[in-house]
Amino acid sequence: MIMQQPLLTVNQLTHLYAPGKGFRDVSFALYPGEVLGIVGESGSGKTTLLKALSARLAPQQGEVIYRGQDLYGISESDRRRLLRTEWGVVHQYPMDGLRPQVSAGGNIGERLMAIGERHYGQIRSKAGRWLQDVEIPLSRLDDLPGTFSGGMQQRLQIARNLVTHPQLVFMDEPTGGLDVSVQARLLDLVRGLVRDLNLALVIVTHDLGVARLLAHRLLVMQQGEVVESGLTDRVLDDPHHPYTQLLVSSVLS
Ligand SMILES: Nc1ncnc2c1ncn2[C@@H]1O[C@H](COP(=O)(O)OP(=O)(O)OP(=O)(O)O)[C@@H](O)[C@H]1O
Repeated sequence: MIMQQPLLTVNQLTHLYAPGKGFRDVSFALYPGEVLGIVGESGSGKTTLLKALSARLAPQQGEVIYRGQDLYGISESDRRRLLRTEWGVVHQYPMDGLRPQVSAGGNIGERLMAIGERHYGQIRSKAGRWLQDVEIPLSRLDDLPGTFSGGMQQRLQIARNLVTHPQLVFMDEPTGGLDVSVQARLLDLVRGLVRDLNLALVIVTHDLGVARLLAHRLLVMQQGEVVESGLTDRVLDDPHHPYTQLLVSSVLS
């Protein structure tokens, strides 16, 4: 049997703005195709941790190893290249991850150009296919993202990130600002893409329903510390830590 190597190995990672603000001593391994959910209430450090994992915030201590390389040991330009090519980052507010002055097709096509595609016709037709894959009509290919609804913008941001078939995607509350019915469709879409593209995904959410639907494993954070981790069903159905028990019971009540 061939043992798979982890895609990402995180060792004792710490970044604290002040005591209890940020995160400390986080360790885990993420394997190809695996979805890790980071849950916890507002202010528990989820977004700060996601930034450090995704090459956007140098940690004060510890290391993030991606395919054998120390993420913060490589050059800034190599980290930026990773973010444009092998990785994707989906922000909570879609316009944070889109270029407002560039058409929908251009937003998707730009990522293809970052991995070396040069043929305009092929880039345009691939962008069009992705637009339709995320349920945006092809007729909107030349429109600016600012003319889209919040749900469409989020789907466009996902298309922009996934068109290059990244190995690893980070999502921060991707359904946060959306209506419940729009959320459900978006979650279905993400679940399908994760499965079809065999994506490894780290997703931050305060919504345990989202975590249940998408994540194989969970980290539960409280005031910057991981207080519990394990398989999603085990953590949510049989929470061991009092804080997890409180989170789960507050959803049920
Ligand atoms: N740049 C910063 N400088 C100082 N403190 C910060 C900074 N960014 C975040 N914090 C603080 O660190 C703590 C953790 O913030 P973080 O955004 O990571 O939490 P979160 O779990 O993602 O919360 P939310 O769900 O509300 O986004 C908070 O107390 C926040 O006020």
